[in-house]
Amino acid sequence: MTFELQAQDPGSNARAGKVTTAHGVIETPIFMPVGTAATVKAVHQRELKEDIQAQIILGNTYHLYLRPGLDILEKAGGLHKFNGWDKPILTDSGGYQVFSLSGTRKIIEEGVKFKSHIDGSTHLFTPENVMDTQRTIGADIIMAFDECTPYPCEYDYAKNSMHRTHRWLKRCCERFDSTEGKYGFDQTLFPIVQGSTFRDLRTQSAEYIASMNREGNAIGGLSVGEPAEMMYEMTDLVCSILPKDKPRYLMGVGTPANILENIALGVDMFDCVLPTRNARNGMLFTTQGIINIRNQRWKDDFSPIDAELGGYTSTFYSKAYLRHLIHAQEYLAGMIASVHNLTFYLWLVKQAREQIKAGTFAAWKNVMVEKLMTRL
Ligand SMILES: CNc1nc2cc3c(=O)[nH]c(N)nc3c(CCO)c2[nH]1
Repeated sequence: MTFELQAQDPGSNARAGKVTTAHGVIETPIFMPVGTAATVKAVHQRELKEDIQAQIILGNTYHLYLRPGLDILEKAGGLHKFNGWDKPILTDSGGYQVFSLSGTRKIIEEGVKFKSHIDGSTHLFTPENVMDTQRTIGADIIMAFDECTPYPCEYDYAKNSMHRTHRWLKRCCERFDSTEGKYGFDQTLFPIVQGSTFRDLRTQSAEYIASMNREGNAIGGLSVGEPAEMMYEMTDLVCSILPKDKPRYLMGVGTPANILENIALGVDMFDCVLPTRNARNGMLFTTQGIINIRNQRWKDDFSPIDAELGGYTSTFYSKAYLRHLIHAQEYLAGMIASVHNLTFYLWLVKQAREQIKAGTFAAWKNVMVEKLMTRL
């Protein structure tokens, strides 16, 4: 995997670049649709490629390990073959999902013991077996096994959790560097900065992660309920320490406004379930602001969902029609709303890339953030 810096914004720390992987190129800043269980929920691969113009999607170790399971994925020749997505894939390592999904789990030095949220069976994730699992899934970019430190938490907890994540990272690197890809293409491992919202811990973690000299770096432990200002302060601090010549991935972020603010701080890659999760309950992000399509006011508005966006779904269907589908609880409702929101997110980062290359990102960002927060 390589990263080429192409432009830096004169008025902020925003930068535009290009990540090259075995499955193709990713232009940054980029948004990565979340495809947890081998699918971006309710979206066809063709729509992802043609309408949304996604360049990379996420898969998840926790979910894929439990279902369909590694034997099926290996027999299929890896996740790219299994779901037919032939562009880049990134998989998260499962630590975060164990905490957000599995009712019972226990952290020990060895790893994390947990019960499957599907059938209650017990499992142990360790840095070593999570590397092997991600080798089998076959994602182009895989994440280190970490603990996403909960927020808020005591300083001592954050410190101990960070040091354990650093010890696990060392074990991830040893295992990953002593194994090969299973399907004939290279994979790369990103380490993850922790340290919660404590400046000295964030500095220590960013310095340690940077010292591992991997091909890209991630910022974890944020977008976990902390105030946006705190997220920005920690991201700004960590980005000032992480090397400029490596892509920076801020995990689990965020709203359109969060994404633009963090691009200005130097972040290159984002993922979030917001566009797909909120779509299913009728919250639409548009170039004019946020729409709750369930609202009465759209009942007889036959204008396109978002004429400015382009792409089949956002221009072919009307607001009134989508409102009807949502109220009727039709499957098509979630499909249309998900494709629309993802089209918007990819449109937004495309605009950001163009603004950065034109050297006008900083001013554009401030205007855009105001507009994006408008509730129509
Ligand atoms: C929605 N907010 C969020 N914060 C995160 C924080 C982390 C984190 O610290 N570590 C790992 N491995 N994954 C994370 C994820 C899943 C990203 O899809 C996060 N997602």
